[in-house]
Order: sequence, then C-alpha cells, then structure tokens
Amino acid sequence: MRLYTAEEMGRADRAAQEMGISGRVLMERAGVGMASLALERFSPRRAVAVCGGGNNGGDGFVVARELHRAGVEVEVLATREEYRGDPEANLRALKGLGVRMIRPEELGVSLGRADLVVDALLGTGFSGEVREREAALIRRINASPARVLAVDVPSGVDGSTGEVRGEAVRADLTVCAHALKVGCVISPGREHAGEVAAVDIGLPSEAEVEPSVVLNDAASLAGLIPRTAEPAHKYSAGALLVVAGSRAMTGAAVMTVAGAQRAGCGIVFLVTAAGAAPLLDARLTEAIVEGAPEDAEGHMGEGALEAVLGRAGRASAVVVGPGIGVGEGGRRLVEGIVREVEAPVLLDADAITNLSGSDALAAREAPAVITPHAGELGRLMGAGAREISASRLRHAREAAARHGCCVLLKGSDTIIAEGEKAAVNPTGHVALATAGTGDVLSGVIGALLSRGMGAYDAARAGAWAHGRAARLWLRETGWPAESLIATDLLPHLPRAFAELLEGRPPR
Ligand SMILES: NC(=O)C1=CN([C@@H]2O[C@H](COP(=O)(O)OP(=O)(O)OC[C@H]3O[C@@H](n4cnc5c(N)ncnc54)[C@H](OP(=O)(O)O)[C@@H]3O)[C@@H](O)[C@H]2O)[C@@H](O)CC1
Ligand SMILES: Nc1ncnc2c1ncn2[C@@H]1O[C@H](COP(=O)(O)OP(=O)(O)O)[C@@H](O)[C@H]1O
Ligand SMILES: [K+]
Repeated sequence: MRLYTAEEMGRADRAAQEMGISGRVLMERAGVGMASLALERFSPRRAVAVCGGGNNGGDGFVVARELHRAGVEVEVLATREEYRGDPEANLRALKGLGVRMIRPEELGVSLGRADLVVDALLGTGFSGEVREREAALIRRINASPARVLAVDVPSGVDGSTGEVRGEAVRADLTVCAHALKVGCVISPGREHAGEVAAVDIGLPSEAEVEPSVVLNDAASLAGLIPRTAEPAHKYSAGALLVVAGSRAMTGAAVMTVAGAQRAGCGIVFLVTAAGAAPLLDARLTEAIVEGAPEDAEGHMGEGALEAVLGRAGRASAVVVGPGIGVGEGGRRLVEGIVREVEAPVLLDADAITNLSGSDALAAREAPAVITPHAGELGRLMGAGAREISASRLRHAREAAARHGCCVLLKGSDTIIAEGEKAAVNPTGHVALATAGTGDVLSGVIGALLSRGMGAYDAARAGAWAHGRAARLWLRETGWPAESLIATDLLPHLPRAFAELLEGRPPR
C-alpha cells in the first residue's frame, strides 16, 4: 500500500488533472467511497458532518449527501460563509436535497443526538497550529460519544508527519483518498486516526509520484532475505558477536542471542561481564560465551574492549548494548567498538545512552544501525522523550543525518530512516509493549547484518519479522495480548521469516 505526504498527493492530483481528470470527479469518488465505508462499518442512523472551508470540507459534503441518500438523518455544519469551486457545487447540491444545515452554536445539541460524526474540517491543506475556532470544534467532536469518521486525515493531524498541531480529532476510522497519508501511520497521528483505509479515486498510474516514506510490507522485502548457499559452514551462514549483559542484568543478553539464533545466524559469540558469564554460558547452549573484565558495578568497561575486538575479527556483524549498563567505562567501550570494528555494528539500549554527546558514530565509515526508543533517542540528541515522540519522523531523519547511520526508532509505528529513505513498519502490535522485546529485535537485526544484508534492509526486515512474530503468537494461542512475554516471540520468528521469504503479506 502506498503512503503519500500532502505534497506528494498534491503532485499526483495535479498530474491527474493535466491528464484531463477534473478535481470535481476525484472529490466525488473520494466522498462516495468514504460514505460507503462509513455505512458498512457503522450503520449510522443520525450523522453530523463538520465541514471546513477547503476541499476536505468539499469531500465532507459529498459524504453527507451520500449518507442522506442512504436514509441517514444528516445535519451539516459548514464553517465558511461563502464557498467557491467544487466545494460550493457540492454544498449547493446538498442544500438542494433539503439536508439540514446547522450553525456552530447548534453543534452541541446535534452531536448529542448523532451516532456518527464526519470530520471534514481540515485535511492535507492544513498547516501551522490549529486556530482557536477550529480547535473548539475539534474539542466538541472529541467530547461526543458518537463514532467518528475522519475524511482523509483526522483534523489537526499533520498529514505528512503525524504531528498533532495543538488539538486533533480522535477518529474511529480514517478513510484516505487514494493513498494512506503518512500522518495516519506515524504516532501520534496514528493513534488519532484509529482504523485506517484508503479509497480508490481512479487516479491513473501515470500520475503516481515517488513516495518519500514507504510502508514496510512483505512484498517490498521479498527477495532481500539472504539464503545460506552451499558450500556452507557456520561462519559463512553469518557470525554475530553480541556484547551484552552485566552482573545484575543477564536476561537481556539471553534474548538478544536467542533472537539472533532464530533469525538464522550460523554462530553467535557473546562477550559479557565476567560475573555474568558462567550463568549465561549455562543458559545459552549453542552460543560461545566469554567473560570480560568488569568494574565494581559489574559492568563491562573499557577493559573489555580487547576481548570484544579479539572476537570481532571472526564476526561478520556486532550487536552491542542490551543490559551493559551506563557509565564512563561503558562509554569508552562503545566508542571503541564504533571506532575499531569494521563489520556492521548495531547499537541498542545502553550503548545508545552511552554515546550521548559523542560524535563517534558520525566519524565512523562502516555501516551502523541504532535502535533507540524515544527516550534513548532523546538522550542521544539532547532532547526530551516527549519532544522526540511529538515529531518522530523528523527526529529519526535528523538522527540518521547527524550520526550518518541507519536509525530504527521503536514505538507503535517503528520508523526506519537512513539518508533520504524512510519506512514505517505496520506489523507491530501492542503485545510488544513488554520488557525484553527490544533485545530480541536487536538480535534479529544483528543476525540479518551478519548474513550480509545492508543496514536499512536488515532493520526493515527485522522490524517486520519481529512484529509479525507477535501476531503469529496471538493467532496461535488466542491469548490476550497482555500475556505475551519477550521469549514467546522466539518460536514464531521462523514462521515470520518463512513468510518474508515468500514475500507473502500477512492475512
Ligand atoms: N489532492 C487530491 O488529489 C484530492 C484531495 N481531496 C481532499 O482535499 C483535501 C485537501 O484540500 P485543501 O488543499 O483544500 O485543504 P484542506 O485540507 O481542506 O484545508 C484547507 C482549509 O483548512 C483551513 N486551515 C488551514 N490551516 C489552518 C489552521 N492552522 N487552523 C485552522 N484552519 C486552517 C483553511 O482555512 P483558510 O486558511 O483558508 O482560512 C481552509 O479552509 C484532502 O485532505 C482531501 O480531503 C479529495 O477531494 C480528493 C482528491
Ligand atoms: N504499542 C506498541 N505497538 C507496537 N510495538 C511496540 C509497542 N510498544 C513497544 N513496541 C515494540 O516493542 C519493542 C520494545 O523495545 P524496548 O523498548 O527496547 O524494550 P526492552 O528494552 O525492554 O527490550 C520495540 O520493538 C517496540 O517497537
Ligand atoms: K479531516
């Protein structure tokens, strides 16, 4: 499925118009498709359409007309005194059918009666902060118990970034014209959009433009997962060095190693704090475990760099971070790895925090991936987690540019950014909001790096398989999402990879 920013949709729209398809026809198809989905999903009896002054409002008039035709009792609030062009023609048609128009002061009463609200206030043409008059309408819509259908994008959400500009509608269903808008799949816009669908408006394929953000789907990953070719041995299948764990934190290392093993590496080495090594060696049957010097807190410090570099010579990729702890020794260890290791390196968790304020990554030539959540990216970028969470796409891209690496920003959306490229992963599930799932993810991506995938593709494929594994667990067990624990993902990774190898989209 295609993702478009507002600017890309505008270009595709202009290209279609140059081919002789009128904006009026596109608006008609959009509104008719949206109404039909609303009827199917909500079976409304009384609806209120809140229509703004632009083409989003114009779509809303078409939706209102179609609902009226289907026998729904419809009331319409048109916010502009005078309309022009296509919206004006659609409004006139609506009035011709005798649909009741309401004033802003009547909205409260109308919303109290309605079981469906059509939010056609602001679409892709909206910019800046929501003005007070519109913000008041948005608050009214959000206070209503009725279901909400958002036209193209929930009003107040930036359709190109997912940022909320002050106040934004919380929809149950957002129906986008032609392509999903980027802002409907990136948090916090994603949570405002509810369920997301696109309607075909008959845009010719010649009018399509190159999207700047792609949906990370199985079809786009098919054929990218390397297979182990004969004559093979464990090293040619992918040798991963994991640098993880500390005396008081061993589970993170177990999950990272196990994730890597199920994602197909031939051999996994683990370098961990000396005090954690015996226990980890006993738990990790197939891995080769080595203890490295630790400090008084049981963290590996700079003294562990020698052990790491010794092993790194045999590894085709290195993962560093889960459970290593934060401190000056850790910072020097991570900086040393970033500086010295020539194989692709993935930095997760404490490794990212340890690099706060460091420019080691920017100076590195060889491939690197970082897999922060908003808090970790905030520490790396000198910003707060809130600030990162409010503008996820922008921060992921800025971090990738500033540190010259691939960034996978974790969350309900999971954004992967490198250079000009950006992808949003759709397979994630709330079940993953549990400790340790991030450790499994770093092992999975590390394995793919060790098997020869490029940083961006490995991060994309890893995120896809990781989310998919959670969904397969849910399907197989039928258990509540809240019951998933990180190690549950492990037996489902192979099936997720089988699907990726086939390039088969999830059912
Ligand atoms: N492109 C296509 O192919 C197709 C596009 N289609 C549809 O068109 C939509 C885009 O329409 P668009 O470009 O007319 O803009 P739109 O979203 O209605 O916003 C303009 C209105 O918002 C207002 N406004 C702006 N900023 C504001 C603020 N900060 N705070 C408050 N208000 C603010 C602005 O007010 P003004 O500044 O003019 O006073 C004006 O009234 C798109 O989302 C889709 O639904 C479909 O019909 C099918 C084909
Ligand atoms: N609500 C959610 N929806 C989808 N995926 C989620 C959600 N919450 C967390 N995740 C995923 O779960 C993982 C959590 O990783 P992380 O925060 O590093 O946890 P830990 O450090 O405990 O392993 C990430 O892959 C993240 O994208
Ligand atoms: K809208």
